[in-house]
Amino acid sequence: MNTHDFARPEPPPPQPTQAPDAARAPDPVQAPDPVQAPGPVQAPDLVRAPDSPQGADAPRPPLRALLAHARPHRRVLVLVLALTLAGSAAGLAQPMVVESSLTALMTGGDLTRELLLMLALLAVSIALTWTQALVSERTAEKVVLHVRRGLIHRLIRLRTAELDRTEPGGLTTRVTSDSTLVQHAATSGVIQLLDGGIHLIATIVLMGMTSLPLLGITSGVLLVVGVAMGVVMPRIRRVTTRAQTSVGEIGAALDRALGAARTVKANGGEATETARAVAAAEDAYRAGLTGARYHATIAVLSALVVQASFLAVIGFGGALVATGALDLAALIAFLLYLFNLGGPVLSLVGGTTSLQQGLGALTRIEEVERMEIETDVDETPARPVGPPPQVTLENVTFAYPGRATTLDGVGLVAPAGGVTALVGPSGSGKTTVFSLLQRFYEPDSGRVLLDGTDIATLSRAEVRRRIAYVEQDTPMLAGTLRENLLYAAPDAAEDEVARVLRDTLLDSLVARLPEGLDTQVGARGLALSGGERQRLAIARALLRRPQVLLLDEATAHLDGLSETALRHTVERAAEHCTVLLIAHRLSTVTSADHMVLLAGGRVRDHGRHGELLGRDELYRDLAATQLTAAGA
Ligand SMILES: Nc1ncnc2c1ncn2[C@@H]1O[C@H](COP(=O)(O)OP(=O)(O)OP(=O)(O)O)[C@@H](O)[C@H]1O
Repeated sequence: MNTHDFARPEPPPPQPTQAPDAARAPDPVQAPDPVQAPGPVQAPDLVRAPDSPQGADAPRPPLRALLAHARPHRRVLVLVLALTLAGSAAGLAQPMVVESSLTALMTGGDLTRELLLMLALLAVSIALTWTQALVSERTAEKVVLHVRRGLIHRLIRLRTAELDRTEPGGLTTRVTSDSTLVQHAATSGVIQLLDGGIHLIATIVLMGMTSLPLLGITSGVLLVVGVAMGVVMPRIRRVTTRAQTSVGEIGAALDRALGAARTVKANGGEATETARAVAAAEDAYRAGLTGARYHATIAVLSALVVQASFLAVIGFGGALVATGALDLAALIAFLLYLFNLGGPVLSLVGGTTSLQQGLGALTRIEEVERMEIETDVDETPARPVGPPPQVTLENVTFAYPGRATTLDGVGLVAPAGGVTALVGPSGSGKTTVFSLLQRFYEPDSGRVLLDGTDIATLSRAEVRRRIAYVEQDTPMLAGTLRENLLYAAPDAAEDEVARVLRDTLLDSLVARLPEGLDTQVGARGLALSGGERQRLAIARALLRRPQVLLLDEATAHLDGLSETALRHTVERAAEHCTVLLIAHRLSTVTSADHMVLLAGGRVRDHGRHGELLGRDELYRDLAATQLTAAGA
């Protein structure tokens, strides 16, 4: 069974109907409010690509893109930086106090003031560090929430063509794990870099003020660490991107195996599927190991050079003290500065590492930003009024991206309020006609009209409000039967629901269930048969009271009796709406008002069943196999 997590979005606030793509401006960009309640979201950095093929943005430099994620939080980040620097300053002041304490000790002075000052500095340093950590973590959580909201918003609105060419597993890891890496880079990474940089400069200045010759010795430390970072950091970024891509591949492999679990089991495909997912996991492991090697190298190098310079300063400084060129208090203060140097160096290393990882993850997130989305689906159009429209395809040509022409100059008319059947061999383009009617894709040329209105001039929300669609394979959303039924018509009255349940022959099923419509269906609930799912989908579509009803092989799973009953339901529906239906079994459509025979992406013939039977050889062949097979 094909199920998806049920999560009905909060109905978004009504928005003005938008003009068609060509004339439509990109989505308004809202000021981010990372703590606002969940709802329709327009993330500033993630709603950039306008809804037009030409509008897809060129990639932004990753650092700029990363800073764009930090920008909405700049005030808090400045506060965090100020707290961090104040904490660092309190730390840096300690050697000065030590120096003056030692001087006082050697000259027999009173130490009370120095001791109190040291205690105060320690307390201030602890308080500042604690506050800084808390505020910075909170900001980090806001950044990740903001990135995730933006990504979720986009992923759910991706155009069908984008979904066709992307693995869902690879998309979801961008929301789950890539966003966390960006979070660290945009907050703690940036703070660590700034703090480390400023702290380092301040320490160097203070060291220089204490002893220039000793500073000369120490500068070797900085040079070695700087060169090592310059070499290793770009590699860390590359392995992070590789690791994250592999994590996406694990998701994609599991999606594939679990999405078709029965096929896998029935065909003994467990070993193959396990090998696919494990291969991706092993690749992530290898990338992780390479990254760990780089991290370890940097950490060891930093520690080593700090220690080496410590020894050099003690040796050289001791000689200076022995010759009287430097007093002991200054040497001890210098050593404390040197000891302190480890902090900023580690901050710089940590900040740069997290920045590189964030940039790697951001490259993947930015790919989603460049994908095209449907920007006109968030309005809630009013229930369509008026008589059912005539549906017309005017010389429509269409090819799926990168594929040969699927529909070639198709022209057809589905009379208002009637039942029009699309028939033809498999692959002739019937479902594609429905996809164009739903605006899942746009025709390459030609027009699709509802009465005289080109649907390209209506928003997708409007088109889909007027045209209901029962898919060939009708997935269920994990949730209750009621949620599935009322998915698109939450306000439907109880008597209307009861009537539709009767019409679609679901009433006896619901009556048998102890919890009735509140029975859970889907992954953790009741499993419905193929026929029941189709009837549920038809009931859902009818409750929407559409002007046009598209049924794609909606009766394929039904037994003879249910099929006859449902045929009557469709005929009754046709009193209120124009029905287009695709059926492989001609027995379900021989009574249709109008039939269109598609072959090889072209309209081969059209007319009533009897007319086509009389004059079209292909139709006769279809009838010979399908009517006989159906026992008609
Ligand atoms: N998303 C897609 N991307 C690329 N090609 C597609 C896609 N969907 C369908 N096609 C191709 O377009 C052609 C027409 O497919 P379509 O599903 O419209 O045919 P159909 O007449 O509905 O077939 P059937 O009766 O078997 O359902 C087929 O060759 C199919 O492989």
